Order: sequence, then structure tokens, then C-alpha cells
Amino acid sequence: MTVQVPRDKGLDRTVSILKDGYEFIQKRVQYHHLDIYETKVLCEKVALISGESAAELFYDSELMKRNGAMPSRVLKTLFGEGGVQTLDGQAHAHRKQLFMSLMTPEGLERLYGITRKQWSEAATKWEKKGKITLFDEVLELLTRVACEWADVPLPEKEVSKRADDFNKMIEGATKLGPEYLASRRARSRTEKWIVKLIQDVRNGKREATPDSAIYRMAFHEDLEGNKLDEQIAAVELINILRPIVAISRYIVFGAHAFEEHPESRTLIKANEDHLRCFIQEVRRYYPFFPYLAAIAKKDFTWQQYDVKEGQLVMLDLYGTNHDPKVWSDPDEFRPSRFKDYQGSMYDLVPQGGGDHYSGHRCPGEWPTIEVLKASFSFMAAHLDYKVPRQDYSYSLKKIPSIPKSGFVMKKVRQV
Ligand code: HEM
Repeated sequence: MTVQVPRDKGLDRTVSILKDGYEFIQKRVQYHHLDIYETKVLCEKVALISGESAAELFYDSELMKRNGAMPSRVLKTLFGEGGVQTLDGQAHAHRKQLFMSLMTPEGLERLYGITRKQWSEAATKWEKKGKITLFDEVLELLTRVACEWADVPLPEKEVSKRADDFNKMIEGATKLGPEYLASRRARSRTEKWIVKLIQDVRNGKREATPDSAIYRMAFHEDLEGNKLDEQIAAVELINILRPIVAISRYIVFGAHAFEEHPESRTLIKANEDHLRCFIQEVRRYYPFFPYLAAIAKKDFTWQQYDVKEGQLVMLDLYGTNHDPKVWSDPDEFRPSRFKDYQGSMYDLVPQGGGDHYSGHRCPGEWPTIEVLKASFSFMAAHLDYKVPRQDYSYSLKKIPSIPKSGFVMKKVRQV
């Protein structure tokens, strides 16, 4: 027996996506106490799904594919065209291996070291300033980290411009009008810069270390033994650089958590395991990616509902991380919930779910954790600062979200 999926009647809900922000799916699904809800987005029938078993369905590659699922405005700003996000099957697995090959213990250790060094250098500069806005500073700090880790040259005079372009790409997909166009221009500028570097590495004008991201992207061969088109190699290298810069948002949310839960700083200083729990809770609790889209490869029935071949399916990431069926008091920030957390591949999904190698789960999960380890331990143990009056609240309506003030600090001292 199949049951009628609860659905929005008639109207297209594209505007609601913008209005309801992170709670767009959660609001609908939880109201009906079901894991699925049908609506219309950009005039297409869409199945909205949320929760652990929904994530398991979403990552079933027999039933779901990615090619064609991503709106073009997301490709033209955030992800770029022809990148790993849009591939399926063997082509995806082969390209994904390229990313995963960078995530070695040595590579991650190097990333930790670079991040610590950049924090220390940045803090020395902040000591000379009366006031800083953490978000702006960390965008630049992580642009330096990303480029150094990937072996991408970054002249000092370009740091602020490149950081700004990465941030515009991250923010652009949900913007309208001039801000959306500015995001597209930021992507074009960045691709042009990186294409030139890929060319230089390929023709030997620039040397790069063989285990660096720039070298791997420049010389990766596809399944037919051909090098990537230089534009796509650039898109993939930017798929390393841009998301490292995006970790700045988690760092600012971490500063928010330190302020709201001051005991966290002390606990982190005293206990390595608390640092791990704090990082997991920052990734679970704070908003980042709201949802993901895929296309049903065939007709199938899920939880008694019929999904049609070609139908768009959207997985609720924020709602799954806040699902009361999995997380007790999901709207409380409580790092200790991760003390004995065993978890599954589908319950904590800020960076997607399933398997890193065979599916689309974010290959940057370990680098993200490494950068956050280096950053939060530095902030807790070596950064003294005052937090002046400001509005550091954040909105669940704005995607991507960030504390409104950007988190202003004054009297910063390295200790
Ligand atoms: C702020 C931290 C990050 C967040 C919140 C995040 C989130 C995500 C999400 C939600 C996905 C989509 C998963 C899917 O489609 O199923 C993804 C994919 C991806 N992420 Fe991340 N990410 C972060 C950091 C990173 C880092 C540091 C890197 C690289 C060093 C990275 C590289 C990628 C790539 C290449 C993909 C596409 C994977 C694929 O399609 O197979 N991300 N990320």
C-alpha cells in the first residue's frame, strides 16, 4: 500500500526556501511527524526528506544520482562547472580518489602545523590593533593556510582580494541581483588565476611538490588516461582552497560558543577529548550547509511513499543534525553528548553522510577537524581578548549564516 505524501498545495515554494532558511525542510517534515514531504521548488515537484534513514536513502547510489541536480546558480558561484560534485558512478569514484589521496596523516599533520603558525602570526598583528572583526581576519588567515597547504603562491598584496573572492563564492548562491553577479565575477577571477597556475605547473614554469593539491590537480588523469581540462583542474583546486576558507565560519561560531559557554575554554585547555567533543558539537549545532539535492534514478517506494524517476529529492542536513529522534535536546549546545557517541554514517551530517570514497560525503571532513583543532586549541589556550558590546546573534533565515557583527574582539593578546 502506498500513502499520500503530505504536500504543499499548488504554490511554488521557491520563495519559502529563502524565507524559511535552514528550517525550510524541518518545519514541514516535523509538523507532519514524517520523514518526507512533497513540495514544488523552481516549478519542479520535490521530495523533501529529513533524518538518519533519509540520509541513508539519499546516499544510496543505486537510487540517486547527482548529475543535473544542482541548480546552475550554485555551479556558477559556489562549486564551479564540471567538478566532482556533479559526477556519478565510476567517473565520480575516480575523481573522488584524487581528493582523498590528499587526506593522508602526513598531509593532515602539515595542515595542522600551517594553521597553528598562521594563528600565531595573525595574533601578533592583532595585538597591535585596538579592535578586530574575527570573521574578516580568519577569512584571510585561512586563505593563507589554504594556499600554503595546496602549494599555491599567494603574494602578500593579494591576500585580502583572494579572501574576499572566496567568501563571495561561498555566499553567492543564495544572493540575488548585484550580489549574485559579484559572486559570479569572483568565481571567474579566481578560475582565471588558478588556470594560469595550473598551466605554469604543467609546463614546468612553476615547480610544485608532488604531494600538493596543485600538483595532483595539474597531473591527474581521467579513466581514459587524459589530463583534466585546465578549467576543470582549476575548479577542482578551488574545491580544495574555497572550503578551507569556509571553515572560518565554524571558527567564528566557535568563538560564539566560547562566549555563551565560557566553561568550554577551560575544559578544552584541560582535556584533549573535550576539544574533540567541542568540535563535533560546533559542526552539529551551528548552521552551515542547509540541504543537498539529488535526482531519483528510478521509481521506488520509500517509507510507503512513491518517488518517481527523475524527481528531485532534497536532504535536510541542518534538520538531521537537529533531529530529536537522534539527538536529545537538539537545540542545546552540549559538547558532552559526543563523549561516548558511537554514531552512524548518517546521523551527524554537516558535511554530508555515507562513505567518503564511494559517495559524495565531503572529503574535507578530516581537514576541517584538523583546522578546527589547531584553531580552537589556540584560541582557548593562547588568545586572550575582550568581547565588546555587539550583536553577535545569528539568523537561521540567512544562508549561509554567521554572527551578525562578525564577532568583534578587542585588546587581543597572545599568551
Ligand atoms: C566548513 C567546512 C565544510 C563544510 C561545512 C563542508 C560541507 C560539505 C557538504 C555538505 C558537501 C556535500 C556532500 C554531498 O554532496 O553529499 C561537501 C562536499 C565536498 N567538500 Fe566539503 N565541507 C567543508 C570543508 C571542506 C574542505 C576543507 C574541503 C577540501 C579540503 C572540502 C571539499 C569538498 C569537496 C571536493 C566536496 C565534493 C565531494 C563529492 O561530491 O564527492 N570541503 N562538503
